[in-house]
Amino acid sequence: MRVFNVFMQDEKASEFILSEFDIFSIVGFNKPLRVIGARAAVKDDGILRLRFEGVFGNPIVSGICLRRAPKSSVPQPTHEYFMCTNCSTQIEYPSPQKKAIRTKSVAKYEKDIQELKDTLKQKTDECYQSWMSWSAANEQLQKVRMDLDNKTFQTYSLDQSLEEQAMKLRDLASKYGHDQKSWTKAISNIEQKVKIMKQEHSELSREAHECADSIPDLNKMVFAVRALVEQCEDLKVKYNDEQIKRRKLHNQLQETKGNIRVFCRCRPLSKSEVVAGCTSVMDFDAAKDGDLGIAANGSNKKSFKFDRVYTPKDDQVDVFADAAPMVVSVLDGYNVCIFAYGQTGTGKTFTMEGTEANRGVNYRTLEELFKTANERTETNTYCISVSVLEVYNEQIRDLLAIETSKKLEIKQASEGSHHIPGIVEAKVENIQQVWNVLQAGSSARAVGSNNVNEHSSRSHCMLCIMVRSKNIITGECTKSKLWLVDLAGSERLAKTDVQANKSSHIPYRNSKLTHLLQDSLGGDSKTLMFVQISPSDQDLSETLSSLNFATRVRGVELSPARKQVDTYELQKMKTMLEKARLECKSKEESLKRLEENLHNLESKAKGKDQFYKNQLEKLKELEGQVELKSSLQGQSEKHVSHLSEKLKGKEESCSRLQQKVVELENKLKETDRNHSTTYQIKVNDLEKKLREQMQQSESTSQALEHKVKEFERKLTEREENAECLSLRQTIKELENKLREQEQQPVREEMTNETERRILRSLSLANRRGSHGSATAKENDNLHEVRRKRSDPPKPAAAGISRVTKPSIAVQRPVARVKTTRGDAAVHGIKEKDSKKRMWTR
Ligand SMILES: Nc1ncnc2c1ncn2[C@@H]1O[C@H](COP(=O)(O)OP(=O)(O)OP(=O)(O)O)[C@@H](O)[C@H]1O
Repeated sequence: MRVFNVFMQDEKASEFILSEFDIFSIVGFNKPLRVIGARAAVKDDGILRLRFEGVFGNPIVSGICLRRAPKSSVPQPTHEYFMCTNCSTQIEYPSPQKKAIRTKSVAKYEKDIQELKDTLKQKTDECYQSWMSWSAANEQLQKVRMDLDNKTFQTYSLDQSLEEQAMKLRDLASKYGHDQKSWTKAISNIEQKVKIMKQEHSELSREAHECADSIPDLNKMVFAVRALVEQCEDLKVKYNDEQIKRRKLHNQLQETKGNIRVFCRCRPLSKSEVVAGCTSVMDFDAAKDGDLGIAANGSNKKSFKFDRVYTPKDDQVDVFADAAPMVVSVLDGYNVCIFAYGQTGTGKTFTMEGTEANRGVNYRTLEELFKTANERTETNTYCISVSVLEVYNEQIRDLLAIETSKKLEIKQASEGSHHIPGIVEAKVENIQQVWNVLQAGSSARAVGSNNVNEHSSRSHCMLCIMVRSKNIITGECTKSKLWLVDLAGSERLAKTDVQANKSSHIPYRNSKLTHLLQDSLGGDSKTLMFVQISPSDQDLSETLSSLNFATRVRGVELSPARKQVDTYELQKMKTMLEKARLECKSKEESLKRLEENLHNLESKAKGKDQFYKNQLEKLKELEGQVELKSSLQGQSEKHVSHLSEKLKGKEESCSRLQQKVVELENKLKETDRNHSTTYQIKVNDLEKKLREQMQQSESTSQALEHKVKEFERKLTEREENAECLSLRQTIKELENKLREQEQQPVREEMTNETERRILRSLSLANRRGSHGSATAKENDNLHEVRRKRSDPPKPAAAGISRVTKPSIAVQRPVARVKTTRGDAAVHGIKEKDSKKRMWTR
């Protein structure tokens, strides 16, 4: 219940008439309702109470308008009145005659009104029916539209899937194209490789055939090689024999040259001698022939004959070149002794040991031994060991021993050879070891002497090289010695001899030196003496002494008789020897050539064999590769054919799919076209029907309106009668009575129904008659209703346009289309509800 305060200044409430008020069915909807029956009463407490009838729902009263009641110019009734006890209103009490007339006319009016109402109700129902049918048609249309949208959506999704399929198909096609290309490329590569391999195979086959053809040649070669090997073996035997012969000849040659040979070597003038103004007394004009001249005191020139004379210009290489053949004899099993004799400072140590830059006889001898031994490795094996010792004052010192103070003695063996028990024999296998041993001996010699020069001058330094040889072919074994001796200074020897003579004389045959060299001096042994001399005039006497001694030594060994006897024979022998040497040399050369040939042939045969083997292996490998490649090619060809078949199948399915898609599209277009045309026709029909119905209803409502206007006009005419005024008075009274009777049971209300109707009619008539504005408003409302009837809602306008253009709908996103459609539908339903309500009202 809503309460409104109504203030009326200086006016009585009873003088005001409730003319109109607005009631709204739903708050905010702003659509006023027409209230047909309403009763208002102001009680003693001043509250205006309204009662509504014929209103549905929960109406809300938003405002009340009160108007002053128009003052009536109607003459006061002369009838009888009675005063209302409640509201002090005078109510006419009509006469029974009048009353009957009034009742009759009211009944007539009521009847007319009822008829009109019925007609209106009928029309309303018709309108409602038509509205309902329109709604059903609209619903159907909506449904059709939904179907269409669904179809469109399906088409769209079909389009999408079709596009996807087409894309997949395109991808597949491109992939297959790419694969096909790569496979084609790979196949062409393989074909190329196979081609090359086939070429190689044919080449190899050809080579193999050539090899196979050359096998007889190879066999021939093998036979030839075998023959050569046999020949070589034969030659080896011959070579061995020749070696023996050569050794014998060499020995004979050495012997013819003399087993003791004396080489004279003169050192250059030293700086000190040059400074001192010493002059050379040597004459080397015939030095090449072994003749040496000495100009003594510028008068008598003395001459000496030696096997070789070396001038100061001759170097170590020249000196050793003549000694080398004798050295080689050691390897043939002969004992050899090389020693240097001469005055102190004449170069004995220089000749034997030499310096690091100018290696002497010792080092070069061992170098030559190793060189020759290495040359003979095929026929002989050699074991070389070295001992270094010193003899000083008849005492033997082992220069390689750690304990140098140990006293060593010479012992004679059973076969007559002499040896020193306990002496160190260092085994040497290469020249570096030899050098190390020589250095060790040299440094040991210097140790333990206060004056090195003095000590070296007085002592004999002896290097003993022991050679054990074995002939591999004959099995012959030999053991030989080579002594390399650097004797003490000759003047010291003399002095020592003098001193020794003075004290205790040791005869030559009993001296340690003689004992040690006994094996190598005389017999089959070969001896080489270097007589070292000084060119200085100051050393002339010592030089002459040394030369005389050397001449004696040379003379002792080469007795003139033998020499003489041997002169013719010697010449003969020399010629023979030269011949033999030449033969030997040529044989050696041919042997070497043969050996080289054999070696070459062997290596060639080996190489050929290896090559043939390699070729065969390569051929096998290539054949395997060719087989593998051909199987691979077959596989790849199969794969390619399989892939091409697959591709063909895919292409066919793709074309089928594309055809299907085209068919579907056509069908869809056809269906769309049919649907749209049928829907359009339906919609047009419906619209046409609706328009007809609307026109009908409009015409009916116009007729009704016309009738209503007629009635209104009649009512207005009637209201203007005086009866109406009296009736109004009566209504007031009746209202009062009604108010009183409201408290009573319903049964009473039913009895007063006629009265109430009259009151209502009167009230309406009152309003129409007295207030033109109210009638105008009612007319407005009617006009509004008519306008609405003539302009029915067209919610499907957008939808219809979309139906006619399905392609546009397809272009739009589906969700959006749906939403728009949903909004339209909701709006349509709401509008439809409101219409329904409106029509219901
Ligand atoms: N043929 C030569 N050419 C150049 N210099 C030489 C020659 N012979 C000897 N000499 C030099 O003469 C000097 C003396 O030589 P070396 O010591 O060998 O004499 P030596 O006879 O061994 O003396 P000693 O009996 O005292 O040992 C050395 O400096 C050496 O270099």
